[in-house]
Amino acid sequence: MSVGDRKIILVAACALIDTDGRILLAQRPEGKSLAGLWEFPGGKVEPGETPEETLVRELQEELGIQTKIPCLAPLTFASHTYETFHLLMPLYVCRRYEGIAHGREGQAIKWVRPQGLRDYPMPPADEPLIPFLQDLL
Ligand SMILES: Nc1nc2c([nH]c(=O)n2[C@H]2C[C@H](O)[C@@H](COP(=O)(O)OP(=O)(O)OP(=O)(O)O)O2)c(=O)[nH]1
Repeated sequence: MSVGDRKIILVAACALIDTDGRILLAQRPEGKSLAGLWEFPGGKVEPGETPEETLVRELQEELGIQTKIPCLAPLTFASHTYETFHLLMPLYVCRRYEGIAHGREGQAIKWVRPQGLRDYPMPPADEPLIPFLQDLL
């Protein structure tokens, strides 16, 4: 799929919520695009995967967290044109998971209160998502 000469990239993202109502943000590592910015865990939906399957896989790979598809609730989505692609990114909320999140790929992670989200610079696609989380939590 493409818009103009840009491809549409499908990325699944998840707001992991802890029992205090805080949201997990992960910092994009040096060397990647958008390095240093704070994002929701997730990643590109690979061929043959549903977005929910992508998230179950990515939460395990990136954070060592186990969850199940029924524990992923759709909240909203981002639709943002970057220079080289158009990002379509469903955002799920997950409150039921097992394990203690840690940055398994060397990335910093932070549990952030909804009102504190703006203190963490995020990719431009993510900024419109913040009010949805603040309203929910
Ligand atoms: N996981 C995640 N990705 C996001 C968010 N916001 C946002 O613009 N993105 C973008 C960054 C990447 O271009 C893409 C996710 O790709 P990825 O995390 O699976 O792979 P990657 O870092 O290797 O991507 P890239 O360097 O090839 O761009 O979506 C977000 O909140 N979470």
